[in-house]
Amino acid sequence: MSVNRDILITEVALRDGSHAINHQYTVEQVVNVARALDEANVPYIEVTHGDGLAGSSLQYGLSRTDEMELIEAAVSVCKQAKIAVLLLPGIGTIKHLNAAAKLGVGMARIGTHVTEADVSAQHIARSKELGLETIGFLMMSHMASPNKIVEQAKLMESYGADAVYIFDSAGAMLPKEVAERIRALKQSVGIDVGFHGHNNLSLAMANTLAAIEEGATRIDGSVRCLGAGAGNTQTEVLIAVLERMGICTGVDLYKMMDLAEDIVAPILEVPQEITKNSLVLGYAGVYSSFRLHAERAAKKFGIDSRDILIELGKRKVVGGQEDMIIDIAAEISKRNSRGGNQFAF
Ligand SMILES: C[C@H](O)CC(=O)C(=O)O
Ligand SMILES: [Mn+2]
Repeated sequence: MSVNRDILITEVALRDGSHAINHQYTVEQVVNVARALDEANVPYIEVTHGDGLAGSSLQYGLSRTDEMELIEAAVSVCKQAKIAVLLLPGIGTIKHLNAAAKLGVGMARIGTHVTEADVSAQHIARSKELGLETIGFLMMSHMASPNKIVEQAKLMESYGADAVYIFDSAGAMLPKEVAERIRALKQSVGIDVGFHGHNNLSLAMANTLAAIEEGATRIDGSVRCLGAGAGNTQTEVLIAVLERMGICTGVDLYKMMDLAEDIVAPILEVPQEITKNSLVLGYAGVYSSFRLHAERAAKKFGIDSRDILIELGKRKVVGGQEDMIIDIAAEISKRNSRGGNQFAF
């Protein structure tokens, strides 16, 4: 049955949410969430380690369950939804993409830092060869101008991507900044444009609406805000808001609400909210998945996690540089013990 959708929603709780629960998803949890999302008619469900295929490592956090098992389980319970996998070239490889395709995924999302799209050429091309719907996305998009983003998106388009997204990975962007970037993309590329937000400054919904107003037609959300930092644009809320605006997603609002309340909320040890650390992520422009790493480092060194995050922001540390968190924590601890200046908030 074909469904009319003005906006294509990708649900990311089973991937971005992995950061929020230390990559501890079980097969049972993934099956329950994926089945309910499929029944609610969500078209795309992303499943992998938070840092994408092969992310399970000491650097990024070890997964409790092999992600291939999680992907296979999700594929097995979905009747209409496509399972999407995320791949960051350098972490995941073509070999992992091939393996995921064998399991029956329908979409690959290939992401790079916002200025490094050129590393995605082979992965995007291979994904297309495998017959997968292929998305290119640019992470930490607040760090680049609209012109730079256009240049990078055009590269992804030239490699064969079906759509390009900007990712506000730090939840640092303001609606005006999102609008400028999406507008520039819409004027310059011939493929779909999408947006992925984080709610660290409580702006995920406003930013998403700004993106849609400028012509974005693919939007990421996480049910119950189960994503890194303060989570993403809350999917069930977005469905309701878009319905009020007369914009059709084809997703069943009641089923999403029930899923959020009955299946996803119990997965969370504490409800997702804007804590002081997630607020600082957005304020300082730090990658959302750094929150738990910084909290652990602060505890280990007996320092304030906000000082670590502010310093990470000042040094413009990006995804893949998680080891800097410990280095900075050690520096702050040494400085504090010498009675030196604290990093100012
Ligand atoms: C690997 C990252 O967690 C991708 C993402 O969701 C983001 O940059 O935001
Ligand atoms: Mn994210």
